[in-house]
Amino acid sequence: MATTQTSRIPFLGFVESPANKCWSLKKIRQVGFASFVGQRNRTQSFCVGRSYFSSSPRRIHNNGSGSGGGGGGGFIQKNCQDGSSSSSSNVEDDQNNKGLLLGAERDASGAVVGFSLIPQSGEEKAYAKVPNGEEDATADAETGDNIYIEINYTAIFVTAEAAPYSKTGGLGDVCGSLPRALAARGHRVMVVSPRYLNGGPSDKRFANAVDLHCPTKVYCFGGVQEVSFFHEYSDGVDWVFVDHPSYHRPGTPYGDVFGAFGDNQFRFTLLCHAACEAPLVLPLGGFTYGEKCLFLANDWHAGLVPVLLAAKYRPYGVYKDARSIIVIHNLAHQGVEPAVTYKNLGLPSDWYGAVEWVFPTWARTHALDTGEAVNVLKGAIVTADRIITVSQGYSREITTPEGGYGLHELLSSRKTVLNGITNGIDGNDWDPSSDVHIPSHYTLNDLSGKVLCKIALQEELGLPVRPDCPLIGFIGRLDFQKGIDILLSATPELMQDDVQFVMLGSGERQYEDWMRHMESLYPDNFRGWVGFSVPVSHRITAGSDILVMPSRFEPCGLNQLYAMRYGTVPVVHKTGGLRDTVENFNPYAQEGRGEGTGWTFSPLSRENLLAALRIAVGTYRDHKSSWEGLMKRGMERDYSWDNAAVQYEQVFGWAFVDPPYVKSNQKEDK
Ligand SMILES: Nc1ncnc2c1ncn2[C@@H]1O[C@H](COP(=O)(O)OP(=O)(O)O[C@H]2O[C@H](CO)[C@@H](O)[C@H](O)[C@H]2O)[C@@H](O)[C@H]1O
Repeated sequence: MATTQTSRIPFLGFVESPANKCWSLKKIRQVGFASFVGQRNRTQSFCVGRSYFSSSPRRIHNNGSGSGGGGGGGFIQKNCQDGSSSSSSNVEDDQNNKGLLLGAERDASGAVVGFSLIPQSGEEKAYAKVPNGEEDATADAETGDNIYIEINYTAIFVTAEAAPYSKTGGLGDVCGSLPRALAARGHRVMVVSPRYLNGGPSDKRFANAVDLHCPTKVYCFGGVQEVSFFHEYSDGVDWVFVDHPSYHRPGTPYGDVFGAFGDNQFRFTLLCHAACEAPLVLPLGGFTYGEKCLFLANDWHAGLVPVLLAAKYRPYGVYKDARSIIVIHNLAHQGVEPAVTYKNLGLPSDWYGAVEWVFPTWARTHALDTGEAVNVLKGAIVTADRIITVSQGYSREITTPEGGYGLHELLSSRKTVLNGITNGIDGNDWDPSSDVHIPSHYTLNDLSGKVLCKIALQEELGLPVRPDCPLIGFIGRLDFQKGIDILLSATPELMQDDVQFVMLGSGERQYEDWMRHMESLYPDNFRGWVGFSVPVSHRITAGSDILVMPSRFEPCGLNQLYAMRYGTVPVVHKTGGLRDTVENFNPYAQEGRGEGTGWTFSPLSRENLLAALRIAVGTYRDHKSSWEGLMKRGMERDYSWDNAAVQYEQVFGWAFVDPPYVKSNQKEDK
């Protein structure tokens, strides 16, 4: 709903009075960052990307819903001369603009120090003053209500995958959902990722993305490379797809049946260069995102972005006010290539040190191996303004030799800018009361549909239909990280019990073959679904009683969150995000009513996994009310993205408080 138009005026803040849920405008005086630092504790966020201290009016337009606003926001749309927007727009309502005038505010010397919106008639009460930098500004002088200052960011996600356009795992989920959650909170958000075409049905996911006819040249790999950009605006987000022939081939985003693509360094270097250009050259909604933005580089594929900002743009005055955050979803993959490939990255020659990496002697492959390499993720950790990992537990683990994959010392040295924020889950996609992929729906108050999902799953997979038999599920990549070797060693013994075990996964060939072998050995108890299928993953999540996750390490883990939402009880190795999100069952707590949402075990071993699963199975069989309590407590947990988005906003604010990364010799030069 369009309600209020504002002009493009810096230093305006929009303030919500939560008590009466009535939006009102309050004046924020012109201040430097320092004043806002003082407000950190009492504001939802306090920094902006696109125009410092200009507040996007989108929140106001939508009366808090944040659902509108095409790439560029309402006021941008209105000022667009060429009307070239492909975004939906907030149509301005002139009627609602009449009440506001702009008033300059001057200090004793007469210098303008701020602006305020002045009501034209009789509404002074709605525009109470917010004195800057004073702690008591949290309370409205008139009503005593708390004041929240809404300041919006211009955020650019750079990622190798974003659901629903591309997804091979959790990275796709997060980069599909978090941008939407931030856009819904009023931020201007762009996601830049490749336009993968593999000749299969998944190509149609890009069908609505239109060519922006903005061919752009970037320099890397010894020459000029040309990319083009496709764009779709949906759910408040500008989805920008980088197009290049190297993204058009059969397979997944990273490889095919023969393994990882040999030119991945090229493909993702290109992505990073293109992503750095996108905010400068793409007129989304009529206006570019501009230089004062915040880049969120996800994992190593996007890790060159902070390095490029620091090495290629900032020294020349571009992106001087931008900030970057490296979001680590998985430290095990760092984009390491031989040192001679440095020249491919399109970085100035004197920046080698940023990505320089020397393997320890024990990790070298032969006597003449000097261990020299380039490490893109390391470069990102060095040059990014902030670092986020996807859970607090993991943010601690990566600073230890056990969890740091060789980067623990570097990460420890950057602890002051390192934060862990637990992922959320998409409550629309993953909701047992409305999930389009499952045969019956159910809720916290009526669980009857869950057993129907279980029966349907047993039928679908050709297992004996036995609603009373405990059904254990596993969903995930079949690799070392997921503890698949431990699962493999425990399965024959688990099959001696009266349980059913269903696995969905793809990955290493040996594990896929093993799943087929297990199926032939235990036809009544085991089913392995080799491949990647989102609908099947939903049906296993809904139809299982227990979800097992013996991950060796798990930065956050999404499947345990989905499982809890679906009343499926997780049994997990106590590590990283699994430790943070699954609360161990205690039947004696709460005067015998119990507490906890699943079982955690540690250390990771076949014996401990089996013991935890047996306790879970025993509880399922013999303690029905305890089981129902476990299911319900899991379903009640709030892992919505909105929670996580608020924490991201906080870190965005901190990113802008500090000056951006500048290489030390440049500091000295000045
Ligand atoms: N065969 C299959 N068919 C269908 N769907 C499948 C599938 N295999 C996996 N999935 C889906 O892919 C996602 C996997 O997410 P995870 O968070 O568990 O792991 P992943 O290791 O990919 O992500 C990394 O990034 C995420 C996001 O930050 C972190 O949570 C995680 O710890 C980190 O390892 C889930 O949505 C799951 O349902």
